[in-house]
Amino acid sequence: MTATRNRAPEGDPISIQNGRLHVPDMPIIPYVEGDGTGPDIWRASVRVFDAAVERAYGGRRKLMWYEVLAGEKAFNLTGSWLPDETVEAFKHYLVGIKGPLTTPVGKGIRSLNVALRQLLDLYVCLRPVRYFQGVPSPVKRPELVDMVIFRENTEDIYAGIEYAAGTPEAQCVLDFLRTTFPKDFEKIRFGTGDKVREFLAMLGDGGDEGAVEVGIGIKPVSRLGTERLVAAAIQYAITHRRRSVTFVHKGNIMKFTEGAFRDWGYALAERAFGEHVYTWAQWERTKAEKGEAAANAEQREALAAGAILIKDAIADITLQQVLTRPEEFDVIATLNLNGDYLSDALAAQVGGIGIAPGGNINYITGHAIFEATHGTAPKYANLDRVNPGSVILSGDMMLRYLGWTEAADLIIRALEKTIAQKIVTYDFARLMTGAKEVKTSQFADAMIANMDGE
Ligand SMILES: NC(=O)C1=CN([C@@H]2O[C@H](COP(=O)(O)OP(=O)(O)OC[C@H]3O[C@@H](n4cnc5c(N)ncnc54)[C@H](OP(=O)(O)O)[C@@H]3O)[C@@H](O)[C@H]2O)C=CC1
Ligand SMILES: O=C(O)CCC(=O)C(=O)O
Ligand SMILES: [Mg+2]
Repeated sequence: MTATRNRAPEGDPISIQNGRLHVPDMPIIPYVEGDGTGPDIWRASVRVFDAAVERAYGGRRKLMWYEVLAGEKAFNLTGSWLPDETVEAFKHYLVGIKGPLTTPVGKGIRSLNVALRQLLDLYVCLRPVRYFQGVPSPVKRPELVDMVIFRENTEDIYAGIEYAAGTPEAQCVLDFLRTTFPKDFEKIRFGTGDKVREFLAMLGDGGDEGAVEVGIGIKPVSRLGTERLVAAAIQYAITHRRRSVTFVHKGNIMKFTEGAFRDWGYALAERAFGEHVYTWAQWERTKAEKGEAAANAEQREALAAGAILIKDAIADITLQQVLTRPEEFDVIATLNLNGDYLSDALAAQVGGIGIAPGGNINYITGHAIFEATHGTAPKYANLDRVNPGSVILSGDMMLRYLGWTEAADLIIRALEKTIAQKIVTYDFARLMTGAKEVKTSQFADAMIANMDGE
């Protein structure tokens, strides 16, 4: 199979100098349509982006779209799931946008989404979660949900270091652990011994009690990975005048990965952000030295002077408290898996995954790929049915990242207006009374019509 490569359109690459993005008036933006519902959503969203830019800048600025291939379309055309040209384009043009890509469960290729994040070292997965008036929600006060998730995007179990049960690789790791750390290993009896015999007898099946069937996954969490993620979250909180940053972790159980994330986070906050922040770690130290009243007074004073509260919460209770007291959560900094779970759970509170945008960003190199939080929703593929809101809002994030705020504002106002008119796709319509259910493409039409007269 020969590689099919689209030609880059006219236009100029975005560049970065001294940490500042330089965005030409006609930036070349690589995009991937995505699998499943991706093409339907992309066709609708790109019209919204172009309409907003046209109306905001009257032709002076234009996004020059450059299709690059990934996923099923890439495999069918080139024989590669993620052609080198695609990765090179995202590297060269700095900022891009993509639709969702399929990842098979338990077998097959590893996630192309995760691969792109790792290949470009996009260490922040930024997922803002806010409520738009009129969107149906399962909670009583969805307007209280205004959180911004900073999910570490390159490490944790998403590093992809795992070995299937029964393979020589898994056996090698098990043998290494058994011989190097015999005490730790003895605590857990993997697939052998009396417990297994009892279990097999209960089932009445003739399983092989001698076989060791243990899949192995490794969870790396580094200080660098933690610090750059936490720095981005705190910097965002300072720039956007947010109240707090909460480190969400499961550090009581995973002490040296998730616990270290918390501790490195607090240390970095105090070391790098000084007077801008007040941390619960500071509060604990003052309490130990001078008592609780003094610690409370110190915290009150720091917050009154404008410091951002840096606190932490264990992941399981967080999933309850974001529902029961959402006003206590603002910016959230967390590890990769926690952030993945939290993103979808929080999206539910403000209308669901159809309106959940995101961006994968390296704030140092400037590289960024914007994408929805949801996946390919394959049962709706090619039906022109799903909500394009998540990709449209990812485009809003991209435009703001480029500094094209006038166009981004137009998108937000058009979205608000369209929802207020109760013109919505199936996902919202099924939960609303008096809604006019429209197709993906018609939702884009309505948004564009709502930009007129702005
Ligand atoms: N970044 C990426 O590219 C991601 C890729 N994936 C991949 O996507 C595939 C499918 O994953 P799956 O777990 O089913 O999750 P999906 O997010 O694809 O879909 C789950 C459900 O969410 C709802 N949904 C999703 N997108 C929309 C939308 N645009 N508008 C309205 N509702 C929507 C639908 O709910 P309902 O049935 O209620 O209508 C759908 O059935 C997997 O291969 C997975 O790996 C998953 C997440 C992210
Ligand atoms: O890569 C995938 O298939 C899933 C990724 C995902 O769920 C996410 O990034 O939120
Ligand atoms: Mg996810």
